[in-house]
Amino acid sequence: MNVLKNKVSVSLIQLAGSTPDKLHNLKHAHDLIAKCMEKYPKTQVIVLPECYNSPYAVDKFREYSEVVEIKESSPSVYQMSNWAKYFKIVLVGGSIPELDPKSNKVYNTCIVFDANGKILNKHRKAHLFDIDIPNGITFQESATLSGGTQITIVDTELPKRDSTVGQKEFKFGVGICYDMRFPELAMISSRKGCSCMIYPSAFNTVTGPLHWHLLARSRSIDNEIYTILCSPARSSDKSVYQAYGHSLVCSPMGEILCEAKEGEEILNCELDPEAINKARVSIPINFQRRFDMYPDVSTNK
Ligand SMILES: O=C(O)CCC(=O)C(=O)O
Repeated sequence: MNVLKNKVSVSLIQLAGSTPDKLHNLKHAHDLIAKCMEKYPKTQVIVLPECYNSPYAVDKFREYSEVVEIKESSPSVYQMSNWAKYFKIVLVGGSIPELDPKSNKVYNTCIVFDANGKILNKHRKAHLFDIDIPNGITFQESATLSGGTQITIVDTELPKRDSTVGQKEFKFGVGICYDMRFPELAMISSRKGCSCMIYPSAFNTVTGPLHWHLLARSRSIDNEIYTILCSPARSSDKSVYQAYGHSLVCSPMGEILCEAKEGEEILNCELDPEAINKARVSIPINFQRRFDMYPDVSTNK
């Protein structure tokens, strides 16, 4: 089922790597959103990178964490809500460390706002980035983070821009970075009518060159949907986490439609329902599945 009926103008902001100063990171994100809206005023959806308000380091997540509520005591959440309202955009707010006040657990969470600044949904990174590649990279998010337990689908109205750019519904799935390695999230979301998967991410310079493009293209062609990956820019400070960069949008046929380099950059791309229809008519995998041979993961619970 393709619920995309209109073209959607999406911008990705490949922000410079976050500094230890949270308020500086927020101001920088705001300034780049303002720049993006000046350059691409038809933008309806803006995507930010993973952990854009805090250093990407396991021993920092709790210190930078916020409760998800639109209050000044949660400055990132409060400001994101204001940006969405002020610029009249659907904001896929990258991710920030979230503190759950009931359990005292910390999550890596993407909050999505509508164009009135209201929280539509939030995704807690479900698959934590625990890897150990000898002479490559070791990272253990689970040392300080807990994994989410929900598949996240956002179904929202888009802000109106003009008569040619869509103003109707946009249904998409959200994952965070390592989540993209698990095809089930995208498969389930697309079978539930999502036309796009959006992954705020921060791959590294070891697995990025090997897997980043392949994973985006795989999620797209598995499901004949758009896939969006938004990364921080590479840092010139070698002592901090080196993000891969290369934010991109991949088409339902698996073509990379636009891609950033390594530095700070703003991308804009139009998602077109016709591209989904064409892919699905040309290669009708959605009608050729063999649920007599294997289960349909989208109906499992
Ligand atoms: O899967 C990878 O190779 C990188 C994942 C990652 O950097 C993350 O989940 O933050």
